[in-house]
Amino acid sequence: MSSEPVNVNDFKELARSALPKMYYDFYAGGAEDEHTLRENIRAFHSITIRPRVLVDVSQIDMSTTILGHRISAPILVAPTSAHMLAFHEGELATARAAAAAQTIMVLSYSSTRSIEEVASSCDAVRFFQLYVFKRRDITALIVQRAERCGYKAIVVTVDTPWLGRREADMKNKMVAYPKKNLEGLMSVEINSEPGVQLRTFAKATVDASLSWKVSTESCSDSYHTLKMSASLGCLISFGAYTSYNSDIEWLRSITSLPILLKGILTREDATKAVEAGVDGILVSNHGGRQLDFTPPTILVLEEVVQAVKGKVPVLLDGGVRRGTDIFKALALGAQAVLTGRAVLFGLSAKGEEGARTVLEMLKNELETTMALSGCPSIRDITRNHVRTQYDKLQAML
Ligand SMILES: Cc1cc2nc3c(=O)[nH]c(=O)nc-3n(C[C@H](O)[C@H](O)[C@H](O)COP(=O)(O)O)c2cc1C
Ligand SMILES: CCCCCCC(=O)C(=O)O
Repeated sequence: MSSEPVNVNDFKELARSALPKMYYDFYAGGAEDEHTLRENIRAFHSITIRPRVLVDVSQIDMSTTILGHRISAPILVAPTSAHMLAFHEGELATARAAAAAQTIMVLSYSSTRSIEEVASSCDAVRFFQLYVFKRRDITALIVQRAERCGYKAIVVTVDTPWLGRREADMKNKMVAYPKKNLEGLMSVEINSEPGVQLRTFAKATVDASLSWKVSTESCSDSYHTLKMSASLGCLISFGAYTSYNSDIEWLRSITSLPILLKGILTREDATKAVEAGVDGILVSNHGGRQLDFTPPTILVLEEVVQAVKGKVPVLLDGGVRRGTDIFKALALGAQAVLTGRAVLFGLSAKGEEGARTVLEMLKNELETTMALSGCPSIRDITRNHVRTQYDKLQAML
Protein backbone atom coordinates (compact mmCIF):
# COMPACT_ATOMS: atom_id res chain seq x y z
CA MET A 1 0.00 0.00 0.00
CA SER A 2 1.51 3.34 -1.01
CA SER A 3 -0.59 5.70 1.16
CA GLU A 4 -0.70 5.79 4.96
CA PRO A 5 -3.25 3.45 6.60
CA VAL A 6 -6.49 5.20 7.54
CA ASN A 7 -8.42 2.29 9.00
CA VAL A 8 -8.01 -1.16 10.54
CA ASN A 9 -8.43 -2.90 7.20
CA ASP A 10 -5.49 -0.93 5.81
CA PHE A 11 -3.44 -2.09 8.81
CA LYS A 12 -4.50 -5.65 8.09
CA GLU A 13 -3.03 -5.38 4.58
CA LEU A 14 0.17 -3.85 5.94
CA ALA A 15 0.42 -6.69 8.46
CA ARG A 16 -0.03 -9.23 5.68
CA SER A 17 2.95 -7.72 3.81
CA ALA A 18 5.09 -7.30 6.93
CA LEU A 19 4.79 -10.78 8.45
CA PRO A 20 5.92 -14.22 7.35
CA LYS A 21 2.83 -16.05 6.06
CA MET A 22 2.92 -18.49 8.98
CA TYR A 23 2.62 -15.70 11.55
CA TYR A 24 0.09 -13.67 9.61
CA ASP A 25 -2.15 -16.72 9.25
CA PHE A 26 -1.77 -17.51 12.95
CA TYR A 27 -3.04 -14.05 13.85
CA ALA A 28 -5.67 -13.63 11.15
CA GLY A 29 -6.95 -17.20 10.95
CA GLY A 30 -9.84 -18.99 12.59
CA ALA A 31 -11.12 -22.50 13.18
CA GLU A 32 -12.06 -24.96 10.41
CA ASP A 33 -14.17 -23.24 7.70
CA GLU A 34 -13.70 -19.86 9.39
CA HIS A 35 -17.44 -19.27 9.22
CA THR A 36 -17.61 -17.63 12.65
CA LEU A 37 -14.50 -15.59 11.89
CA ARG A 38 -16.22 -14.06 8.84
CA GLU A 39 -19.65 -13.76 10.43
CA ASN A 40 -18.30 -11.85 13.44
CA ILE A 41 -17.58 -9.01 11.03
CA ARG A 42 -20.52 -9.50 8.68
CA ALA A 43 -23.06 -9.46 11.52
CA PHE A 44 -21.99 -5.96 12.50
CA HIS A 45 -22.76 -4.95 8.91
CA SER A 46 -26.30 -6.32 9.22
CA ILE A 47 -27.13 -3.76 11.93
CA THR A 48 -28.02 -0.23 10.95
CA ILE A 49 -27.78 2.94 13.01
CA ARG A 50 -30.75 5.20 13.73
CA PRO A 51 -29.16 8.65 14.10
CA ARG A 52 -30.89 11.47 15.95
CA VAL A 53 -30.34 15.00 14.76
CA LEU A 54 -30.43 18.43 16.36
CA VAL A 55 -28.76 17.20 19.50
CA ASP A 56 -25.94 19.34 20.91
CA VAL A 57 -22.81 17.36 20.03
CA SER A 58 -20.34 20.19 20.37
CA GLN A 59 -18.63 18.20 23.13
CA ILE A 60 -18.22 14.42 22.88
CA ASP A 61 -17.25 12.45 25.97
CA MET A 62 -16.30 8.84 25.24
CA SER A 63 -14.94 8.10 28.69
CA THR A 64 -16.41 5.30 30.75
CA THR A 65 -15.69 3.16 33.78
CA ILE A 66 -14.94 -0.58 33.84
CA LEU A 67 -14.95 -2.26 37.26
CA GLY A 68 -14.29 1.15 38.77
CA HIS A 69 -11.42 2.06 36.43
CA ARG A 70 -11.85 5.16 34.30
CA ILE A 71 -10.80 4.77 30.66
CA SER A 72 -10.82 7.25 27.80
CA ALA A 73 -13.20 5.19 25.62
CA PRO A 74 -14.99 1.82 25.84
CA ILE A 75 -12.32 -0.03 23.85
CA LEU A 76 -10.01 -2.45 25.64
CA VAL A 77 -7.20 -4.58 24.25
CA ALA A 78 -8.26 -8.25 24.13
CA PRO A 79 -5.85 -10.91 25.36
CA THR A 80 -3.91 -12.33 22.42
CA SER A 81 -0.87 -14.53 22.51
CA ALA A 82 2.65 -14.17 21.16
CA HIS A 83 3.09 -10.48 20.36
CA MET A 84 6.80 -11.01 19.77
CA LEU A 85 5.92 -12.73 16.51
CA ALA A 86 4.59 -9.34 15.41
CA PHE A 87 7.23 -7.02 16.86
CA HIS A 88 10.44 -7.59 18.81
CA GLU A 89 9.25 -5.76 21.93
CA GLY A 90 6.09 -7.83 21.95
CA GLU A 91 3.57 -7.15 24.72
CA LEU A 92 5.73 -4.33 26.15
CA ALA A 93 4.93 -2.29 23.05
CA THR A 94 1.24 -3.20 23.20
CA ALA A 95 1.07 -2.28 26.88
CA ARG A 96 2.58 1.13 26.17
CA ALA A 97 0.17 1.65 23.27
CA ALA A 98 -2.81 0.83 25.50
CA ALA A 99 -1.48 3.14 28.21
CA ALA A 100 -1.06 5.96 25.68
CA ALA A 101 -4.65 5.44 24.56
CA GLN A 102 -5.66 5.50 28.25
CA THR A 103 -7.28 2.16 28.12
CA ILE A 104 -6.93 -1.30 29.64
CA MET A 105 -4.89 -4.11 28.13
CA VAL A 106 -5.81 -7.66 29.07
CA LEU A 107 -2.51 -9.54 29.07
CA SER A 108 -2.75 -13.07 27.69
CA TYR A 109 -1.45 -15.86 29.87
CA SER A 110 0.43 -16.98 26.72
CA SER A 111 2.29 -13.73 26.30
CA THR A 112 5.85 -13.71 25.02
CA ARG A 113 6.81 -11.11 27.65
CA SER A 114 6.28 -11.97 31.29
CA ILE A 115 3.61 -10.71 33.65
CA GLU A 116 6.37 -8.85 35.53
CA GLU A 117 8.02 -7.33 32.44
CA VAL A 118 4.69 -6.01 31.17
CA ALA A 119 3.79 -4.65 34.61
CA SER A 120 7.01 -2.64 34.76
CA SER A 121 6.83 -1.43 31.14
CA CYS A 122 4.55 1.51 31.95
CA ASP A 123 2.02 2.75 34.41
CA ALA A 124 -1.53 1.71 33.50
CA VAL A 125 -4.47 -0.38 34.60
CA ARG A 126 -4.14 -3.94 33.30
CA PHE A 127 -6.15 -7.14 33.58
CA PHE A 128 -4.74 -10.67 33.29
CA GLN A 129 -6.24 -13.51 31.22
CA LEU A 130 -6.03 -17.00 32.64
CA TYR A 131 -6.43 -20.55 31.44
CA VAL A 132 -7.00 -22.92 34.34
CA PHE A 133 -4.37 -25.63 34.14
CA LYS A 134 -4.58 -29.20 35.30
CA ARG A 135 -1.83 -28.10 37.65
CA ARG A 136 -3.97 -25.97 39.92
CA ASP A 137 -0.92 -25.11 42.00
CA ILE A 138 0.70 -23.47 38.98
CA THR A 139 -2.57 -21.74 38.08
CA ALA A 140 -2.72 -20.23 41.56
CA LEU A 141 0.89 -19.19 41.45
CA ILE A 142 0.39 -17.36 38.15
CA VAL A 143 -2.70 -15.58 39.46
CA GLN A 144 -0.80 -14.53 42.57
CA ARG A 145 2.03 -13.17 40.40
CA ALA A 146 -0.47 -11.10 38.44
CA GLU A 147 -2.06 -9.83 41.64
CA ARG A 148 1.31 -8.95 43.14
CA CYS A 149 2.24 -7.05 39.97
CA GLY A 150 -0.87 -4.88 40.24
CA TYR A 151 -3.15 -6.39 37.58
CA LYS A 152 -6.68 -5.40 38.51
CA ALA A 153 -8.85 -8.32 37.36
CA ILE A 154 -8.58 -11.94 36.26
CA VAL A 155 -10.27 -12.80 32.97
CA VAL A 156 -10.81 -16.55 32.92
CA THR A 157 -11.19 -17.96 29.41
CA VAL A 158 -13.80 -20.70 29.46
CA ASP A 159 -14.20 -21.52 25.76
CA THR A 160 -10.99 -23.48 25.44
CA PRO A 161 -11.15 -26.88 27.14
CA TRP A 162 -9.53 -27.99 23.88
CA LEU A 163 -7.89 -25.76 21.34
CA GLY A 164 -9.90 -25.25 18.13
CA ARG A 165 -8.74 -26.74 14.83
CA ARG A 166 -6.92 -23.93 13.06
CA GLU A 167 -6.24 -25.44 9.69
CA ALA A 168 -3.99 -22.66 8.38
CA ASP A 169 -1.63 -23.39 11.27
CA MET A 170 -1.70 -27.08 10.39
CA LYS A 171 -0.91 -26.40 6.74
CA ASN A 172 1.82 -23.88 7.58
CA LYS A 173 3.30 -26.22 10.19
CA MET A 174 3.13 -23.36 12.65
CA VAL A 175 5.79 -23.70 15.33
CA ALA A 176 5.11 -23.16 19.02
CA TYR A 177 6.15 -19.81 20.48
CA PRO A 178 7.80 -19.38 23.92
CA LYS A 179 5.49 -19.48 26.95
CA LYS A 180 7.20 -16.82 28.99
CA ASN A 181 4.91 -17.03 32.03
CA LEU A 182 5.45 -20.74 32.45
CA GLU A 183 9.25 -20.64 32.47
CA GLY A 184 10.54 -22.52 35.49
CA LEU A 185 7.05 -23.73 36.37
CA MET A 186 6.31 -26.53 33.96
CA SER A 187 7.90 -28.17 31.00
CA VAL A 188 6.95 -26.47 27.77
CA GLU A 189 8.66 -29.08 25.61
CA ILE A 190 6.15 -30.31 23.05
CA ASN A 191 6.58 -33.69 21.60
CA SER A 192 4.58 -33.34 18.42
CA GLU A 193 4.70 -32.20 14.82
CA PRO A 194 4.83 -28.49 13.96
CA GLY A 195 1.31 -27.40 13.04
CA VAL A 196 -0.38 -29.11 15.98
CA GLN A 197 2.05 -28.22 18.76
CA LEU A 198 -0.19 -25.61 20.34
CA ARG A 199 -3.14 -28.03 20.36
CA THR A 200 -1.01 -30.76 21.86
CA PHE A 201 0.28 -28.37 24.49
CA ALA A 202 -3.23 -27.18 25.35
CA LYS A 203 -4.46 -30.75 25.63
CA ALA A 204 -1.62 -31.63 27.97
CA THR A 205 -1.92 -28.57 30.20
CA VAL A 206 -5.41 -27.00 30.18
CA ASP A 207 -7.90 -28.44 32.68
CA ALA A 208 -10.73 -29.70 30.47
CA SER A 209 -12.65 -30.82 33.57
CA LEU A 210 -13.30 -27.20 34.57
CA SER A 211 -17.04 -26.87 35.16
CA TRP A 212 -19.76 -25.00 37.00
CA LYS A 213 -19.67 -27.73 39.64
CA VAL A 214 -16.67 -29.61 40.90
CA SER A 215 -16.41 -33.01 42.48
CA THR A 216 -14.93 -33.28 45.98
CA GLU A 217 -12.48 -35.95 44.78
CA SER A 218 -10.90 -33.76 42.14
CA CYS A 219 -10.69 -30.98 44.70
CA SER A 220 -8.75 -32.93 47.22
CA ASP A 221 -6.39 -34.16 44.50
CA SER A 222 -5.47 -30.72 43.30
CA TYR A 223 -5.62 -28.73 46.46
CA HIS A 224 -2.61 -30.18 48.11
CA THR A 225 0.06 -28.28 49.90
CA LEU A 226 2.85 -27.72 47.47
CA LYS A 227 6.43 -26.79 47.88
CA MET A 228 7.51 -24.82 44.84
CA SER A 229 10.98 -25.13 43.43
CA ALA A 230 13.79 -23.44 45.33
CA SER A 231 14.24 -21.00 42.47
CA LEU A 232 10.78 -19.60 43.14
CA GLY A 233 11.52 -19.70 46.84
CA CYS A 234 8.01 -19.86 48.14
CA LEU A 235 5.76 -22.24 49.94
CA ILE A 236 2.12 -22.12 49.07
CA SER A 237 -0.71 -23.84 50.81
CA PHE A 238 -3.96 -24.45 48.94
CA GLY A 239 -5.90 -25.76 51.88
CA ALA A 240 -5.53 -29.51 51.69
CA TYR A 241 -8.83 -31.40 51.78
CA THR A 242 -10.85 -28.20 51.59
CA SER A 243 -13.73 -28.75 49.25
CA TYR A 244 -15.30 -26.14 47.05
CA ASN A 245 -18.74 -26.22 45.50
CA SER A 246 -17.45 -24.99 42.20
CA ASP A 247 -14.35 -24.14 40.27
CA ILE A 248 -15.40 -20.50 40.39
CA GLU A 249 -15.42 -20.74 44.17
CA TRP A 250 -11.93 -22.21 43.98
CA LEU A 251 -10.81 -19.29 41.79
CA ARG A 252 -12.27 -16.95 44.38
CA SER A 253 -10.21 -18.66 47.05
CA ILE A 254 -6.93 -17.95 45.26
CA THR A 255 -7.44 -14.26 44.50
CA SER A 256 -9.14 -11.19 45.84
CA LEU A 257 -9.32 -9.69 42.35
CA PRO A 258 -12.58 -9.42 40.40
CA ILE A 259 -13.16 -12.43 38.14
CA LEU A 260 -14.61 -12.15 34.64
CA LEU A 261 -15.57 -15.10 32.46
CA LYS A 262 -14.54 -14.85 28.81
CA GLY A 263 -16.34 -16.98 26.24
CA ILE A 264 -20.02 -16.82 27.24
CA LEU A 265 -22.47 -17.04 24.30
CA THR A 266 -25.80 -18.15 25.78
CA ARG A 267 -28.38 -16.91 28.27
CA GLU A 268 -28.07 -20.21 30.13
CA ASP A 269 -24.37 -19.79 30.81
CA ALA A 270 -24.75 -16.08 31.50
CA THR A 271 -27.29 -16.90 34.21
CA LYS A 272 -24.99 -19.54 35.69
CA ALA A 273 -22.08 -17.13 35.68
CA VAL A 274 -24.08 -14.55 37.61
CA GLU A 275 -25.26 -17.21 40.06
CA ALA A 276 -21.67 -18.32 40.49
CA GLY A 277 -20.85 -14.78 41.59
CA VAL A 278 -18.52 -13.61 38.83
CA ASP A 279 -17.84 -9.90 38.49
CA GLY A 280 -18.26 -9.62 34.76
CA ILE A 281 -19.00 -11.46 31.54
CA LEU A 282 -17.21 -11.26 28.24
CA VAL A 283 -19.35 -12.34 25.31
CA SER A 284 -16.77 -13.93 23.03
CA ASN A 285 -16.31 -16.75 20.55
CA HIS A 286 -12.54 -16.32 20.74
CA GLY A 287 -12.54 -14.40 17.47
CA GLY A 288 -13.77 -17.49 15.61
CA ARG A 289 -10.71 -19.52 16.62
CA GLN A 290 -12.45 -22.11 18.77
CA LEU A 291 -15.78 -23.69 17.77
CA ASP A 292 -16.68 -22.82 14.20
CA PHE A 293 -20.38 -22.05 13.63
CA THR A 294 -20.83 -20.43 16.99
CA PRO A 295 -22.90 -17.30 16.44
CA PRO A 296 -21.34 -13.92 15.84
CA THR A 297 -21.00 -12.26 19.21
CA ILE A 298 -22.93 -9.11 18.32
CA LEU A 299 -25.99 -11.27 17.56
CA VAL A 300 -26.05 -12.95 20.98
CA LEU A 301 -25.07 -9.92 23.02
CA GLU A 302 -28.64 -8.88 23.75
CA GLU A 303 -29.63 -12.38 24.87
CA VAL A 304 -26.79 -12.33 27.40
CA VAL A 305 -27.47 -8.76 28.51
CA GLN A 306 -31.12 -9.63 29.16
CA ALA A 307 -30.18 -12.70 31.19
CA VAL A 308 -27.67 -10.76 33.28
CA LYS A 309 -30.25 -8.06 34.15
CA GLY A 310 -27.60 -5.45 34.93
CA LYS A 311 -26.12 -7.47 37.80
CA VAL A 312 -22.61 -7.45 36.35
CA PRO A 313 -20.99 -5.68 33.41
CA VAL A 314 -21.19 -7.38 30.03
CA LEU A 315 -18.35 -6.82 27.57
CA LEU A 316 -18.02 -8.09 24.00
CA ASP A 317 -15.27 -9.00 21.59
CA GLY A 318 -15.16 -10.48 18.10
CA GLY A 319 -15.03 -8.67 14.78
CA VAL A 320 -14.65 -5.14 16.09
CA ARG A 321 -12.95 -3.22 13.28
CA ARG A 322 -14.80 0.12 13.22
CA GLY A 323 -16.07 2.78 15.59
CA THR A 324 -19.56 2.03 14.29
CA ASP A 325 -19.12 -1.57 15.54
CA ILE A 326 -18.34 -0.26 19.01
CA PHE A 327 -21.37 2.03 18.90
CA LYS A 328 -23.63 -0.90 17.91
CA ALA A 329 -22.30 -3.08 20.73
CA LEU A 330 -22.90 -0.32 23.27
CA ALA A 331 -26.41 0.24 21.93
CA LEU A 332 -27.13 -3.47 22.41
CA GLY A 333 -26.00 -3.37 26.02
CA ALA A 334 -22.23 -3.92 26.17
CA GLN A 335 -20.39 -1.77 28.63
CA ALA A 336 -17.30 -1.87 26.41
CA VAL A 337 -15.70 -3.90 23.65
CA LEU A 338 -12.32 -5.53 23.31
CA THR A 339 -10.35 -5.77 20.14
CA GLY A 340 -7.82 -8.50 19.39
CA ARG A 341 -6.68 -8.67 15.78
CA ALA A 342 -6.98 -4.93 15.09
CA VAL A 343 -4.22 -4.25 17.62
CA LEU A 344 -2.15 -7.19 16.37
CA PHE A 345 -2.35 -5.82 12.82
CA GLY A 346 -1.18 -2.40 14.04
CA LEU A 347 1.65 -3.97 16.03
CA SER A 348 2.74 -6.11 13.09
CA ALA A 349 2.71 -3.21 10.66
CA LYS A 350 4.31 -0.46 12.73
CA GLY A 351 5.19 -1.75 16.19
CA GLU A 352 4.08 0.26 19.22
CA GLU A 353 3.13 3.25 17.05
CA GLY A 354 0.92 1.00 14.90
CA ALA A 355 -0.89 -0.48 17.90
CA ARG A 356 -1.41 3.01 19.32
CA THR A 357 -2.63 4.36 15.97
CA VAL A 358 -5.17 1.54 15.66
CA LEU A 359 -6.59 2.34 19.10
CA GLU A 360 -6.68 6.05 18.29
CA MET A 361 -8.38 5.35 14.95
CA LEU A 362 -11.10 3.30 16.63
CA LYS A 363 -11.59 6.03 19.21
CA ASN A 364 -11.74 8.63 16.48
CA GLU A 365 -14.30 6.63 14.50
CA LEU A 366 -16.42 6.10 17.63
CA GLU A 367 -16.30 9.82 18.38
CA THR A 368 -17.45 10.60 14.84
CA THR A 369 -20.24 8.01 15.09
CA MET A 370 -21.43 9.49 18.37
CA ALA A 371 -21.44 13.00 16.95
CA LEU A 372 -23.32 11.95 13.83
CA SER A 373 -25.89 9.93 15.78
CA GLY A 374 -26.69 12.59 18.32
CA CYS A 375 -24.96 10.95 21.31
CA PRO A 376 -22.68 13.34 23.19
CA SER A 377 -21.79 10.76 25.86
CA ILE A 378 -21.68 7.01 26.22
CA ARG A 379 -24.82 6.96 28.35
CA ASP A 380 -26.72 8.68 25.53
CA ILE A 381 -26.28 5.60 23.30
CA THR A 382 -29.48 3.57 23.61
CA ARG A 383 -31.15 0.50 22.14
CA ASN A 384 -33.18 2.86 20.01
CA HIS A 385 -30.08 3.96 18.13
CA VAL A 386 -29.75 0.68 16.24
CA ARG A 387 -31.94 -1.61 14.17
CA THR A 388 -31.09 -5.30 13.93
CA GLN A 389 -32.37 -7.90 11.46
CA TYR A 390 -34.48 -9.22 14.32
CA ASP A 391 -36.08 -5.79 14.79
CA LYS A 392 -36.91 -5.76 11.08
CA LEU A 393 -38.57 -9.18 11.30
CA GLN A 394 -40.51 -8.13 14.40
CA ALA A 395 -41.74 -5.06 12.59
CA MET A 396 -43.15 -7.24 9.82
CA LEU A 397 -45.26 -9.37 12.19
C1 LIG B 1 -3.65 -14.46 17.54
C2 LIG B 1 -4.68 -14.55 18.62
C3 LIG B 1 -4.32 -15.05 19.85
C4 LIG B 1 -5.27 -15.13 20.87
N1 LIG B 1 -4.87 -15.56 22.10
C5 LIG B 1 -5.77 -15.60 23.11
C6 LIG B 1 -5.36 -15.96 24.41
O1 LIG B 1 -4.19 -16.24 24.66
N2 LIG B 1 -6.31 -16.03 25.35
C7 LIG B 1 -7.62 -15.72 25.10
O2 LIG B 1 -8.46 -15.79 26.00
N3 LIG B 1 -8.02 -15.33 23.89
C8 LIG B 1 -7.12 -15.26 22.89
N4 LIG B 1 -7.53 -14.83 21.67
C9 LIG B 1 -8.92 -14.37 21.46
C10 LIG B 1 -9.05 -12.87 21.76
O3 LIG B 1 -8.95 -12.62 23.13
C11 LIG B 1 -10.40 -12.33 21.30
O4 LIG B 1 -11.42 -13.11 21.84
C12 LIG B 1 -10.54 -12.23 19.79
O5 LIG B 1 -9.32 -11.89 19.20
C13 LIG B 1 -11.60 -11.21 19.44
O6 LIG B 1 -11.82 -11.16 18.08
P1 LIG B 1 -11.12 -10.09 17.09
O7 LIG B 1 -9.73 -10.59 16.88
O8 LIG B 1 -11.97 -10.18 15.89
O9 LIG B 1 -11.12 -8.75 17.77
C14 LIG B 1 -6.60 -14.74 20.64
C15 LIG B 1 -6.96 -14.23 19.38
C16 LIG B 1 -6.01 -14.12 18.38
C17 LIG B 1 -6.42 -13.54 17.07
C1 LIG C 1 -2.98 -23.31 26.57
C2 LIG C 1 -2.36 -23.06 25.27
C3 LIG C 1 -3.26 -22.44 24.26
C4 LIG C 1 -3.03 -20.99 24.11
C5 LIG C 1 -3.59 -20.53 22.83
C6 LIG C 1 -3.71 -19.07 22.74
C7 LIG C 1 -5.04 -18.75 22.22
O1 LIG C 1 -5.98 -18.65 22.96
C8 LIG C 1 -5.24 -18.58 20.80
O2 LIG C 1 -6.38 -18.30 20.40
O3 LIG C 1 -4.29 -18.72 20.02
